[in-house]
Amino acid sequence: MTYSEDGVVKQALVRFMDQLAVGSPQRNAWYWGWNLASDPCTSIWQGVTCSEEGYVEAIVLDGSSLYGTIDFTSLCKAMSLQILSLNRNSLHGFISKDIGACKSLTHLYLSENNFSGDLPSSLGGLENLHWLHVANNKFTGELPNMVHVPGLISLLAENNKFSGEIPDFDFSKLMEFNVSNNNLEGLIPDVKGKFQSDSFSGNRNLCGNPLPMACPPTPPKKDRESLINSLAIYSGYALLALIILFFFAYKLIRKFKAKKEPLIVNKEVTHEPSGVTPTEFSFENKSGIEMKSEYSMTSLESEMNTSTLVVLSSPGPYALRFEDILRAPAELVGRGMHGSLYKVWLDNGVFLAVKRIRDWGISNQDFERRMNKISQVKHPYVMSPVVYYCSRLEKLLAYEYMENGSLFKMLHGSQSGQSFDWGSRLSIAANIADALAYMHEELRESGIAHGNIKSNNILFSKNMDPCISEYGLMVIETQAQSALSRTRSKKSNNVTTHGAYSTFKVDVYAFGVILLELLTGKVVQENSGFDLAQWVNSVVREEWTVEVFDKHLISQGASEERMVNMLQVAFKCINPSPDERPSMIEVAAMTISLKEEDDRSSITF
Ligand SMILES: Nc1ncnc2c1ncn2[C@@H]1O[C@H](COP(=O)(O)OP(=O)(O)OP(=O)(O)O)[C@@H](O)[C@H]1O
Repeated sequence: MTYSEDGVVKQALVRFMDQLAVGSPQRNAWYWGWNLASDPCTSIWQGVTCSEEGYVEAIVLDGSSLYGTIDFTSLCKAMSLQILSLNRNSLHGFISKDIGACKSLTHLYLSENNFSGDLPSSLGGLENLHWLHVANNKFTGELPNMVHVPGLISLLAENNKFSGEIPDFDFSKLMEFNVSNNNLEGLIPDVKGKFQSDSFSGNRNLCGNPLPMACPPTPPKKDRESLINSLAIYSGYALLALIILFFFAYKLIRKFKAKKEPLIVNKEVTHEPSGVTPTEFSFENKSGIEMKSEYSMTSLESEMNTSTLVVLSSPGPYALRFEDILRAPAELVGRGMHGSLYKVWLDNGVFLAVKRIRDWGISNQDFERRMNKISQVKHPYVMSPVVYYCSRLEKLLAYEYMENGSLFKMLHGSQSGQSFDWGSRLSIAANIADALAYMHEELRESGIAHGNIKSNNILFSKNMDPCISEYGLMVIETQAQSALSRTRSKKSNNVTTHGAYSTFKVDVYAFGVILLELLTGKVVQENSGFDLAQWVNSVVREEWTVEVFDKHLISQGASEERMVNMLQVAFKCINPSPDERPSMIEVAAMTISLKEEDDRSSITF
């Protein structure tokens, strides 16, 4: 990652953190790792998350015993900041109008603090804001007018001292709304039947639906007043008629003037299949590069309901609820061939990886059957789904989010496998082979193989143990297509034999390709036409040379003999004929024995 925030932003952020920490037990930014000598994205600035491009995207310091104030002038210098979460602290002071400069903000969480004063009207100019949580503070004045914030889906402002009438929010979009226990008054606007009385209770002078208290009838107007009003109304009509007349005249003149003008389309609106509200925003960063982010799974909830979300196990010591996923901020991590992957951030700090699968031609019953079966088979190196959801239109699956990235990144990322020695590669191969063999045996009867084994689907846990992700996410037809697109080998007849048997053999082939990646350090490029298996085959056939091996392994002095032994296992796996390939149990036995041999030899020397 290259860091691209400049020194001015860094200084501003340190200033912001100093203000936040004033009066706190941990008094200054330095304590939190925020200092000018380090970097917010590559060093550990507590609570800071950056985009891949190196811009500060989120600051999350919930429940951190902070007693100071928020310096929005400094904070908003970080132009890419999308999430500010400071819930459950003891922060005080006003929210300055300078917050209006934090244009990228999508989440503003300030609940359970001691903030006071009015919310500035500049909040209403934060066009990207989705979540505004200011509950349990001492805010006064009117609620902000958010008519120009089209994506607002959650406003929590309960337990404050807000007064005046409730402004006209777009209740058709809001999914969470609570202004209870304030000093609000007047008629509750039409909430489209979406919110109950508990969202409004505790305001003595509020009336109308959904509260049981009806509003008093409007008193009859005095004659004079009504005359003035009628005059105003009629002159209004006259003015309107004039405007319409001018408008048509203008249109007519333009029509004659401009004979033919090209149609310029500058905004493309796409419609996702499942009533997806377009929560995807793109914006330009300082260098003019378009950045995309999708925060929240709101696109899915219109169809979701508690009964269709199945929680298989909870990530952490608490019970996962549907609402947790629904409300959680989410970021689009990538779009694979078979769907999109979102990083979803739960309230308790747990991150989930939620996979949204497109075009999976299996019935809901089959999907549920598969997921339940897979989740019953546990192996320490295979990731179990924690939750799944399926409807007619889409299927979702959540796993624990693995911060340490994938084997693909490890081998081909910025470090390019430099620090990835032979011992670690062999150990990964042995562990993955063992895990895959175990899963094959346990799920053989159900006919569920992995179907899409590749280095992107081998992820590293906190302890850097390799874990297989997305087990069983593809059914036979798609598995066959995947193998075809991956190998592009015309000789490989993986896909001609259908049925569970060939599916398991597709995994063996794919595991062989992973062995080749570990040995060569070369990328398997799905769309480039480069076939790693074919390339290795041809080099070895012609010269039987060390040319195929990763130069990092050679320079680290890895034994050529052992690398060749592993290459032979790989060749067995990628045999063009599925029948000739060993079973995963056999592959695991071979790989583990190579590993044990290697361990023994390193003890001897
Ligand atoms: N649980 C997870 N934790 C962290 N990163 C993950 C997790 N699951 C997948 N990823 C990473 O997210 C990225 C996108 O994953 P995704 O599964 O959508 O695409 P893919 O594996 O490239 O393609 P496919 O659609 O064929 O599975 C990949 O780089 C993958 O390594």
